[in-house]
Amino acid sequence: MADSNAGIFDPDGKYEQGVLQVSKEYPRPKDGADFVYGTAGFRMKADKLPSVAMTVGILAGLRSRKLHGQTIGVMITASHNPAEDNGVKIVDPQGEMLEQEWEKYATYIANAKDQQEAQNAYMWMVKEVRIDQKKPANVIFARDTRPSGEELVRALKSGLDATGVTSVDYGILTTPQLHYLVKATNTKDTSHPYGEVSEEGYYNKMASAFKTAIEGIKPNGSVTVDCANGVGAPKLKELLKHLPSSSESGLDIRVVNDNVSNAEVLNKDCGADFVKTQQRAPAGFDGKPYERWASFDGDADRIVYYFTTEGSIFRLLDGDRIATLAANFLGELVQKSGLADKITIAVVQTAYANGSSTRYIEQTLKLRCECTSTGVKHLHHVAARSDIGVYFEANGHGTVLFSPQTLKRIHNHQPESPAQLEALTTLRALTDLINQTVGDAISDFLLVETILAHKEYTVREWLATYTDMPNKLGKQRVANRADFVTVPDSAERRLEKPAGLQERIDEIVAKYKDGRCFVRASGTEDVVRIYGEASEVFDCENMVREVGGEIERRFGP
Ligand SMILES: CC(=O)N[C@H]1[C@@H](OP(=O)(O)O)O[C@H](CO)[C@@H](O)[C@@H]1O
Ligand SMILES: [Mg+2]
Repeated sequence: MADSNAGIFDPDGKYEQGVLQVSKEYPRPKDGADFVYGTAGFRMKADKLPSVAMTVGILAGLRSRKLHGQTIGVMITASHNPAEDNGVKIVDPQGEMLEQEWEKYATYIANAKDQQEAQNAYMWMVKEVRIDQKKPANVIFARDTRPSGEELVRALKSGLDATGVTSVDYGILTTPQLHYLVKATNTKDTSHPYGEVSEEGYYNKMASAFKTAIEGIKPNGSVTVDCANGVGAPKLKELLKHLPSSSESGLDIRVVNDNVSNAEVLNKDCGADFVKTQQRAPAGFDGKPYERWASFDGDADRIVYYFTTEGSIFRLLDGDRIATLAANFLGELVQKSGLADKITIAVVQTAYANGSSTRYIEQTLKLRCECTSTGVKHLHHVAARSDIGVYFEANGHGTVLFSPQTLKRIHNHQPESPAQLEALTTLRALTDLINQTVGDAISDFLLVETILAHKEYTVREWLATYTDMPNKLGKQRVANRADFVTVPDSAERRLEKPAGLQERIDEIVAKYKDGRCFVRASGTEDVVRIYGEASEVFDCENMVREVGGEIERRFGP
């Protein structure tokens, strides 16, 4: 058994030597703070990242060896962050995020002070994780449009080469495209290949599923997509070449904020994060009342929709709206296909979901709704437990998961009438249209367009499904955000520490009609976030301000 010498075999100490060499070439910045592999991998100013990218190469190779040569992905992106930032994150074999246990290994090796420490860290990991170094290692990688990506790719590649990892550079891609390729690569020779292993294969799969999904249906007019001047722009345009023309399909898709040659404009006053957090239309918005617009973020894994009314009032259709729309439509398809007694649907949200959306899911759609901690990996994990799990963060990151058994049921089901066949055909197409590895702006976009077309909804009808509770997301700097600890299993809705603070928040909230408010430490910014809802806008503002004031007074910096 290979395992008998797991953790020790390294042909002539070649890889250990390689680690020593390459760590000399990419020394860790002397002044730098500690690197932490967080929710979004490593993310910071790009000039701090080359040594980190190199260690990620080493780690991704180890992860692949540990998994007997299954292909691991590495994506270089800082998503919606400013252009001068960048980041590196690792994708596991089925297109999921890196297993949590390994985040600490990634952190460990990235923080090695010098070449000797890096080599020691490498050797320690090989032993600790019991890695058989005779096993092959395969990694594929890609980057977004940030200029700093090129240098980070070189650093990453050095780490891979130094430890004998076979790799493929896919150039510039959206984050979800890389996730797709990882899964497609690892399922290539199985009975359920995820798709062709190429960027072209991604477009082919999406386009053919979309055509089937809207067969015989007339989509509704035009839609404009703000691509945040990021990678989503060229990739969406590429996809459009694979779709029927607007005169054939009736759907006119216009791409704006597509300037990827000037790095400075990336995410600048545009994109999904800007639109969601500022609650206003992006730079370049010229929509007439009730025209449908959508915004991607900088690496095209998030999407939100919006429009303005006659009085130029901005109306947002965020992740909660996409989740409810998708859950509703999938529920109808399951019902019409004759599968209602075999397949159940659940929706997974975080505490930031608008309370009205939760009530709509439970009371109107009569579906199970679960609440998890913030961060897509938590939502993904819970959604994977359902037959069909719809998950979205309010910020527009999400997707739909079909369990393997559900996929089998959908594909094997024998329809008993033409109507059942029609619904089943659409349902089957959606299982291909939806990128099940991770939230994907392009795939979610086509999903929403499909549903709006089927339901003959304009943005007006979509918005009218329920009325959002007035809400406010605030933040407050504090001396030490680690002091803010949430109650286990409360999905971060209640605080355990600092002692007494939750009781004080409860007192404040009790003063406002239908008030809800919670506080938690951000995982990505040095702040605590304060989210509130109440039945009146004025109350909501006051409540969040009062809670924020209390925190500033007692725990401020
Ligand atoms: C309220 C909010 O939007 N939080 C965001 C934000 O996390 P925080 O831990 O709240 O900073 O960044 C995460 C990563 O992008 C995203 O998953 C999450 O939804
Ligand atoms: Mg993103």
